[in-house]
Amino acid sequence: MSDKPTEQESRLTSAALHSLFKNMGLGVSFGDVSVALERADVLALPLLEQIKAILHGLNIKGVKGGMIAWRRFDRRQLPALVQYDGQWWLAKNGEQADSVLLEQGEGLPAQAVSSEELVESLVLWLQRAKPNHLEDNKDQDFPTARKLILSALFQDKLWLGNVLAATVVINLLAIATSLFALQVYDRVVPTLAYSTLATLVVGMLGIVLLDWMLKGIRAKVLDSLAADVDMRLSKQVFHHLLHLRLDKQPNSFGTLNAQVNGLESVRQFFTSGIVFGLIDLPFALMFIAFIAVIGGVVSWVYALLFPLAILLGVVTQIRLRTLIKKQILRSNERQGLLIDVIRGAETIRANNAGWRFSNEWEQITRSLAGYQVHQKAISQISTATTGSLSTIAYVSAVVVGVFQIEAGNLTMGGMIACSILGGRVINPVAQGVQYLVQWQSVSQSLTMVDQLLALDLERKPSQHLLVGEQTIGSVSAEQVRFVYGDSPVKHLDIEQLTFNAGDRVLLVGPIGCGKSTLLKVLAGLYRPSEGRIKLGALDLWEIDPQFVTSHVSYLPQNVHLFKGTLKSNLTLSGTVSDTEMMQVASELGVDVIAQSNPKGMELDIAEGGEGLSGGQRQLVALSRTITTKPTVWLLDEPTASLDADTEKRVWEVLEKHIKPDDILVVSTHRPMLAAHIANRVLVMQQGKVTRDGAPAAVFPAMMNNTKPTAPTATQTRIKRGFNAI
Ligand SMILES: Nc1ncnc2c1ncn2[C@@H]1O[C@H](COP(=O)(O)OP(=O)(O)OP(=O)(O)O)[C@@H](O)[C@H]1O
Repeated sequence: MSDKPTEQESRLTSAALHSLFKNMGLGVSFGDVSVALERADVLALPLLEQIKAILHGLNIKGVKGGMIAWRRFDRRQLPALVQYDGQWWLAKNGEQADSVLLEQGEGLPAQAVSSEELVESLVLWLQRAKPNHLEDNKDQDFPTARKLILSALFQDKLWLGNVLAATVVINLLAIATSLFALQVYDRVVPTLAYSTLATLVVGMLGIVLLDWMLKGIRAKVLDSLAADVDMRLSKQVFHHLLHLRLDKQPNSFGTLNAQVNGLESVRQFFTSGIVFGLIDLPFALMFIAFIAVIGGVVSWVYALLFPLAILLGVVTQIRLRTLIKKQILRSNERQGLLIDVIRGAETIRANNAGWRFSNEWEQITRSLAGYQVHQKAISQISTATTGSLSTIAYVSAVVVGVFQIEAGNLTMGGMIACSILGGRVINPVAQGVQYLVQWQSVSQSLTMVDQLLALDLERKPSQHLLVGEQTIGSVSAEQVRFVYGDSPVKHLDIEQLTFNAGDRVLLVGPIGCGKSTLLKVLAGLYRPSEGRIKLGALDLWEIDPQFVTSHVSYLPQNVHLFKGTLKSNLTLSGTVSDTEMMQVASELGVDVIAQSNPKGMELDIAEGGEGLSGGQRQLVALSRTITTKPTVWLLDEPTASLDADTEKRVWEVLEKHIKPDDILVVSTHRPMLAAHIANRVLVMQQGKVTRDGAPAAVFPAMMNNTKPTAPTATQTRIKRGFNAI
């Protein structure tokens, strides 16, 4: 390979850039790319700024550029531009696993090089904005909230028959009121036939009673159904939440929170009167038919109102859709901010950073208020328009009725009956428009719930799970690559790594080098993007997760305690006997916490572990790990919050409980304090294992290598590039 070129020496070429756009499915012409590149060139900006300007010039939205060294680049993100031999090439995956095809552009010279040759090269890649998660999973068969609701609704169809029968009768009874008016005006008033009036009144009382009973029964059936739907949906969503693939979990608490809260508005929808309104809506057509029987052409007035009102509802829905979406996104941001502020209250106070969060809060609240005002205005217009339409319909019906009376086609009683029936058309139609509007926000909530349900689970429900051997002889990582989210950086890049029975491994390396990530991948918490983690001879991701957790125990760097008591936190899994729990607690000194407060082991722990110090929390977590008696111990900085004496005691307790054939992998920034128990040391750098050997061999080498070194040319360029983003 020739000398590494600098960013300035090698200019982007229109051919390479155009080919990249084409390969990404971005339809821009070669001429447009050339013009945009020339314009960006004139500005003499840093490369990433140039890309920004070019994308802007070409009106390409939702795409952004990034720059990184090839050795850290995740090759699944190809095609990208790669700087090699003094120029930028379009790089695609070659036919062989480690070959890369470099092209100068469409129809221009190309060559295949090995990935090794590009190690020091720079990569310029374009990233699309994250696709909609549902779109992403549209081929996958996940249970959508709508499907779950429908299956819950139609599991027992008897209710449907009952509700339908009750609804038909309730609406038929409504006709009786108009018939009553018809009889009174046409028969009773002209002759003052009081006995007929009395009979009619008695009949009406019976009808009112029946109507009241049927409405009560119908509400009860629907309420219990709503409770059932809510139960099933909540259960499914919570189950999904508990079994989500941790590496796929959304980073935003606000979003996750809103997704789960979406259930609330679905429940409200089912338990409110909206459902009655919706099932009554089709009966408006029946009333129009009755008006036609009694008043002839008067019915046309209402027949015209019906589609107009529905059209109004649909238009309102369309106008509200984007608004409600934006509102939900903003409100998620607000939730996320709130959670962040509550969690970080001490840091905010200590850094006097409250103003920054207040500003953000104010901004979000202002835009939320703006959306709400806009939404209200749209709903208001729709309500007012439906109201006006209804009044116009009523007046028109009366006017048409007058002409019908004059023509001898309608009696006075008939006109009154038509007005009453008209009310039965107008009311559900006017409400129907409001229901359509409300449905819009329920539908958005259902989409939020669906987005949660579409997230990958740690194991597919249909997967046939294996059960491993009772003794785990080894844990290995084979060609494992791991990437957080859609980042182009490989956060873990391991060719082959095996831990055998009896291994006591210290995992060391600078901050952010991937120690925790490796432990999480080995524990089966994160699934590798490529390659396999094996427990013995079996792929960890093929094994029943219960089997995995019974053999592999992971102690996280950030210990989390749950709301409850000290005891409930020590025996989180519920499978540890009190004697065992107390014994380990006293070995570690956790019992001292219990003894120093009047509630003992029943000491209250608040949400997030408030009530214990950082070191005490770490001891509780260690106690949990020890009592699970794992075969594979994966400990992430287990003594980081402890004082020297306690740390010494912890190592003694661990040595006592770790069986000779167990595997121990401990990440630590203080390797010397744990060196006495280790028989192997792994050094990590930028996601790779750079050294692996006995402590006696690795530690002296590490000592000799601690002199600070000047950054390489590529590192400097990357830093410049990222600063420019
Ligand atoms: N949830 C995450 N999302 C995106 N990137 C992450 C996430 N967690 C870690 N990373 C990135 O992965 C890299 C490795 O992180 P990791 O936590 O494994 O490092 P580490 O060696 O354990 O560091 P430390 O010694 O500080 O604990 C870091 O560059 C970090 O920025």
